[in-house]
Amino acid sequence: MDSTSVIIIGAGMSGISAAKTLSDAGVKDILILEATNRIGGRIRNTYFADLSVETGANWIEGVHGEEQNPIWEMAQQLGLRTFRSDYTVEAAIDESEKIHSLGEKYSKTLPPSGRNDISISTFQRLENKIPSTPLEMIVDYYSYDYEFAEPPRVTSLQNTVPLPTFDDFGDNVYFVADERGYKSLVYNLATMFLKTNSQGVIVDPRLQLGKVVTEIQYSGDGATVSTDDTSSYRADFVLVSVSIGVLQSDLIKFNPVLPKWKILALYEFDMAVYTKIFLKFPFKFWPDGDDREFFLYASKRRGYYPVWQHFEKQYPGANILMVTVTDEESRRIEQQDESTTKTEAMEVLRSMFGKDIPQATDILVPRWWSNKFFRGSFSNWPLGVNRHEFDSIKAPIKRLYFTGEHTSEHYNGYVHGAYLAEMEYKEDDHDHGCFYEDQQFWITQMPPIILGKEGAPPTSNIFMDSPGCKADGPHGAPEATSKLLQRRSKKGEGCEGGSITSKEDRDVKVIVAAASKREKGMTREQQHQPQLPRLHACFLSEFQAQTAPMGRHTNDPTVLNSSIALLQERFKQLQRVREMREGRQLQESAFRSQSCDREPPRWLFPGAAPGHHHRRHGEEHVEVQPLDASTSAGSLPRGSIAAQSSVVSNEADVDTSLHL
Ligand SMILES: Cc1cc2nc3c(=O)[nH]c(=O)nc-3n(C[C@H](O)[C@H](O)[C@H](O)COP(=O)(O)OP(=O)(O)OC[C@H]3O[C@@H](n4cnc5c(N)ncnc54)[C@H](O)[C@@H]3O)c2cc1C
Repeated sequence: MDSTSVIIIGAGMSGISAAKTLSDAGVKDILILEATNRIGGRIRNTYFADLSVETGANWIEGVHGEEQNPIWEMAQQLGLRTFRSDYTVEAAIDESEKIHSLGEKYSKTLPPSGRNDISISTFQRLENKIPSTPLEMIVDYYSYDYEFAEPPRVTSLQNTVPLPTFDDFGDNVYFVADERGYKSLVYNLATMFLKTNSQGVIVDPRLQLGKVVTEIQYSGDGATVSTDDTSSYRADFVLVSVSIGVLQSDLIKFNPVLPKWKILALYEFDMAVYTKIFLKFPFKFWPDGDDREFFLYASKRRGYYPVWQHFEKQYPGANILMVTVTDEESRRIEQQDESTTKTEAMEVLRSMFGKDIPQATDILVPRWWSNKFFRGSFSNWPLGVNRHEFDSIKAPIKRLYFTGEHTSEHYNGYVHGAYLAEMEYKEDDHDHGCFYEDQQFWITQMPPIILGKEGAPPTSNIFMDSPGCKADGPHGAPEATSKLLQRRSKKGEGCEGGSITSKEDRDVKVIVAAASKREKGMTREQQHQPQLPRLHACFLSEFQAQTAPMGRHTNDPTVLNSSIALLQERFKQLQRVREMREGRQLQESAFRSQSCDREPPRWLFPGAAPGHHHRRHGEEHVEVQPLDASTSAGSLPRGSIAAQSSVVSNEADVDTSLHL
């Protein structure tokens, strides 16, 4: 059996970035096992109508800001062909931006532990701005779903508003349209430490393609990795970089089974689905020119073929349109044939541009969700995952370590998140204490190979020597990365303590007491006393939002204690919601372990929200009503929003026409 120091599972951006970090640190004895026959993972281009189109990551997000996005730096070095996407806004969007700004202000007042987090929708409710007309819904979709691939009722306010990507790296986003593909960044990184032949093909035996890892046996001494071609590899450490969607499936068997806290944390986080559908036409019938790259379709059915983009700037005369769908629409469309999708898309275009437009000659529908090596497109931080639980997602277990975009606390979901994932990994991020049953202070288990001989970081950008939120900065990191991490450590981010020992069934009184104690400012030791479990935090937050004016949550013990009965009632309701949600995730996980070819039962895809809220007798109730996908898949009447076109749908329910 071959034996190496570190096996890295997956050759996407995070796996290659981690391997390079190790290689730079002098750990050359590595082996990368990749299931597919290529590197790049979710960064992938393909040819459609003779043009290179990106079916996965397309934009470099966060450019021209206070910090340099390292991916932008790499793209500049490679001379990658990029185009700034102009999301010029109109009045309706300006209005939504105002609420967004209020959300940013509110979000910044929340404690870093995440215990008072609320969803974006909850914030909108508090501001009495819940989108309901087709126009409001498409604007809302464009602001949130189009970025996070899940609706605002699911998405955590605190972790997405403001979004660290734009806060740190700038508001600009650049669309990659290069024949070499976005993946050339990953390839370039890989060839900095892997051997290539004269044609530039990677021929280094340390990268093994077509190796589907099926089992990882791990212990405190090392690990054995088995692949589907019956090979086995032994290593001192294993670093798993597969997507969180794959970790939520049964593709890889862990032996021993991962601890419960780990499985729960992995299941709590969301793997969102984002699908770009490409359509080729014989000629152009849409408006183009400055500020007219995007157009939106306002339907009564939220997220129905909503965001359209043409390629006239990137590829003049290409006559290609790209429409993006997400979440349930993505799953629905992945399961139907291309001709049905084309018919639906054409119907939408005809309602916007008239009946005389030409039929699309070609269509491309990527299927990231059905692909067992991805199970979705990128992670989204849902409401209800606090800092502690996030830490549990990336926490190592014995000699088993985790990286990937979903482990990047500030940039999860993005290419730069995948690249920076393990570089963000620093002690003060984890100084929360981890007392979940069998979970101990896993930070002390950092592999000596990463710590270096003296326990200090080697020439690596893995960041370890920063007790008490002080840090000297990474060693040997690329310039942009280095500055970023130094700035983060100066800010003292991640300093908030707060371990969680409470069980879910803990008495509400204890929780209320803990909450009010916590607010008064405690020492680190005191902070390691029992704290709010996630669920309790959620409902306390909801309760506070109902009883206190916006941004001025009360922590007055008298007020809180007098409301214990109400809290208990709310807790029971939320407990039920959680059980439903976990039930759904388990069902989905069971399904994912089956063959992709099988048609999934429709009940597997209830509405993404755990329940929907409505008011009765002046009090809010949560009703758990899983939605059947078939009920939402009907053909509801639609309206349209057309970009810079004078076209307005002839359907009666059209709200207005919006020009972007
Ligand atoms: C449609 C889409 C649009 C996106 N748009 C953007 C965007 O515009 N901008 C942006 O910044 N980000 C975007 N992203 C997200 C970005 O692509 C990802 O965050 C990033 O590429 C993830 O890299 P990773 O290394 O963490 O994971 P991956 O790229 O998933 O790498 C993991 C690797 O593990 C391999 N693997 C899986 N299972 C096994 C196994 N059992 N054995 C061996 N190998 C295995 C996979 O084949 C894969 O190569 C998009 C993603 C998608 C899908």
